[in-house]
Amino acid sequence: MNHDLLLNLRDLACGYRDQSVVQNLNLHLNAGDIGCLLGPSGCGKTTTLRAIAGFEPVHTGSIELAGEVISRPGFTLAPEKRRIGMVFQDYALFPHLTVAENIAFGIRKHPERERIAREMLELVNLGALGKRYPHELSGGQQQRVALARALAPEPRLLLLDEPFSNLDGELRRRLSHEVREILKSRGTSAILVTHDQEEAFAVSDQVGVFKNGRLEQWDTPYNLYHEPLTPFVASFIGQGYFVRGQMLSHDTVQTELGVVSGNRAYQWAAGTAVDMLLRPDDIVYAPHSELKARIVGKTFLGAATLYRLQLPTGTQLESIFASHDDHALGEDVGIQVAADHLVVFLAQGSIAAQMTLESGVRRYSSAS
Ligand SMILES: Nc1ncnc2c1ncn2[C@@H]1O[C@H](COP(=O)(O)OP(=O)(O)OP(=O)(O)O)[C@@H](O)[C@H]1O
Repeated sequence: MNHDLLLNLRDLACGYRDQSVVQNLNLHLNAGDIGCLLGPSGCGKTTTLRAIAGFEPVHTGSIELAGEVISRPGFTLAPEKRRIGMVFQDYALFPHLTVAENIAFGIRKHPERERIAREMLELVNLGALGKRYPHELSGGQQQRVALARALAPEPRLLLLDEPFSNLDGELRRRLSHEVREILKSRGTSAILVTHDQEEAFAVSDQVGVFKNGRLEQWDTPYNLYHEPLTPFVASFIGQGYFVRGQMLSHDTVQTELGVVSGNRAYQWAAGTAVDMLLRPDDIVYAPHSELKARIVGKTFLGAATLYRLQLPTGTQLESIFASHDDHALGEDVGIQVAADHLVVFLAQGSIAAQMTLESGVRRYSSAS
């Protein structure tokens, strides 16, 4: 595996005319890795991608590709000189060219363009369809052609802007896995833009969660889920509920579920009001536990069942039980907390939380 730094965004601000949509953006991608920009609509994902591609100038900071500055204020290396490939949501194939001609378009001066186009067709499993026109293909097939066309010139970096969003359910899932395998098999580095968390996790090694033009966290899918750095990341990624508690010591919290300890230390004093994050897999069925919750919702998932639980105080949580631990709505069941990642934030609305927000102080110190 290649761990060389490929893409480096430093203190980047970019946007349209004088208005910076994205600010203070720092992230880096190693060669061979797939990164993802994830966030709600309008948060600046596409704007960032366009700046990396060279379609928009940067206001402050810089973009480096393989050690070379390709954008800084007053200088934007032309998109065609960056050796960056692009795949768009609407495929953007040339309708009057066949599939093979579309794929060869970016390498039309290459002496071996026909051989490369054939290889690319095989790579995306469309070996037999080279002579067809785009309108004779399904949406999934068109997107594979777009991928093959983008890969043919061997770009240093591939940018994919919501590439699966015109496709539905199962096909979308299948193609996203396939694209990851294709990119990994060629060692192609890529940045994907999506607002779909499942897709981000299926395709990417590193995911950046954006909120209002700012990157809240750039991390592995595992860490985003289990170790979110901000309440926004905690609630944007996966399912989860917050339970109010009080710090007892740096790594222990008193909650209505009892005392919960984790493998992280927080800097706040004992007595500080906090919100503790609990994912459905943090609460487990424990028939002999004294801690009881009432089942108020139930979704059968096949191998497991997702239960919505209500504690005696009215607080609600979710929990995943193995499917054969079957319980009826209204039943009281024993549960226990099985979280080793203690994720807490200053309680929303508390004075301490307000002060932290205003000063932009990092919310915890990591002990593990
Ligand atoms: N050409 C433009 N001129 C001015 N403002 C723009 C332009 N394109 C986008 N914006 C604004 O920039 C902000 C960020 O847009 P951007 O397209 O980067 O968001 P996004 O996160 O990709 O959203 P989506 O998921 O909806 O595509 C939005 O407020 C948008 O209105």
